[in-house]
Amino acid sequence: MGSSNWNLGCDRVFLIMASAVRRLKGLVAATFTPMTTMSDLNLPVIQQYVDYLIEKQNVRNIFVNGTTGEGMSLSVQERKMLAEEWVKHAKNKMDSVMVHVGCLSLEDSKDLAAHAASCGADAISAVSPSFIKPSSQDALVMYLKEVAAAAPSLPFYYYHIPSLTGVRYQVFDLMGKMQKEIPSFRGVKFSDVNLMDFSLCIHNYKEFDLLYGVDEQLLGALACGAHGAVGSTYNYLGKTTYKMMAAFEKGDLLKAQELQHTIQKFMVYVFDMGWGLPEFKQIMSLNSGIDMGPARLPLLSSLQPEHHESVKSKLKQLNPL
Ligand SMILES: CC(=O)N[C@H](C=O)[C@@H](O)[C@H](O)[C@H](O)CO
Ligand SMILES: CC(=O)C(=O)O
Repeated sequence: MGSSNWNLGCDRVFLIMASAVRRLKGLVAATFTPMTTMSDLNLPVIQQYVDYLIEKQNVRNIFVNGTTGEGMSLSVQERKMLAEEWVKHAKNKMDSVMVHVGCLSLEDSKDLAAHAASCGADAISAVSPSFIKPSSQDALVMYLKEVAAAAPSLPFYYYHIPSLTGVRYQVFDLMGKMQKEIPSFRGVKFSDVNLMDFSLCIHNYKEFDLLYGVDEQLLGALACGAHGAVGSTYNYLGKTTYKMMAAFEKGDLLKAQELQHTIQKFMVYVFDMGWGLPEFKQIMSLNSGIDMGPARLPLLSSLQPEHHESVKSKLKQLNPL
């Protein structure tokens, strides 16, 4: 007993020291998973994808196998291959690679967490299971604790996305429990519109990274003190979003608002068309010139060739490459 307590203490000291020098800041692109026309993984384009994010979007952090990456639609084996490939190409080029390891099965999540550590990822993150949902907040934290313990040397981020998981516990109510129970707990990827909950987390848990995940209202989160942001649109609107963040930091609120509204206009166009993830994936192909392929079933895209030019020209206005 004594020795396991000592080990926990040791991990905690190590992590606190590590976090003192390294804090996740700025934009994190939630990567798409490149696929062939047959929906198999297309690993060879990942190197080009990493270079594109750095050179064209100025984005130096990635979140792999998340929602945008269709992580839940991939097999455990595919997720491992992707994690390895992203880490291999991002090492020494990017600041950090966070691998999402959330699954419906705790065993699969632990397996993926241990794998992420062994292949050199910088951090892991997990959503709550969403089909059979946690019985209580404590049960969720117990679950996350086991996932995090499978990769004790990696910072762990809880991924809060109630619109998809249906697990709606306020993060503020979970923070203290995660801090107490999970030695490697480092922060939250917060993909919800509830800015009061977000703000309460920031102000009461200052040592943790609170990364915002609703791209179209990031400015509101910046005003609450967001430390960074993780999202799908930073794949193609990274530069524009950085401009908005710079304006905000300089105190030029009018310019920041204008840039946020410009991004919102694009999102309104996309949402009015009824578009979502499969179309975002095509939008990424159109913008980057790197073929992302189709999304995997059960997703199907409704973006037709006649939309291509209009999407391209809207993006060009927003984020000239
Ligand atoms: C539901 C979903 O995929 N949310 C993403 C992050 O968590 C966001 O990055 C959105 O894709 C983005 O805000 C566009 O709505
Ligand atoms: C958008 C996001 O953060 C994700 O794809 O998981």
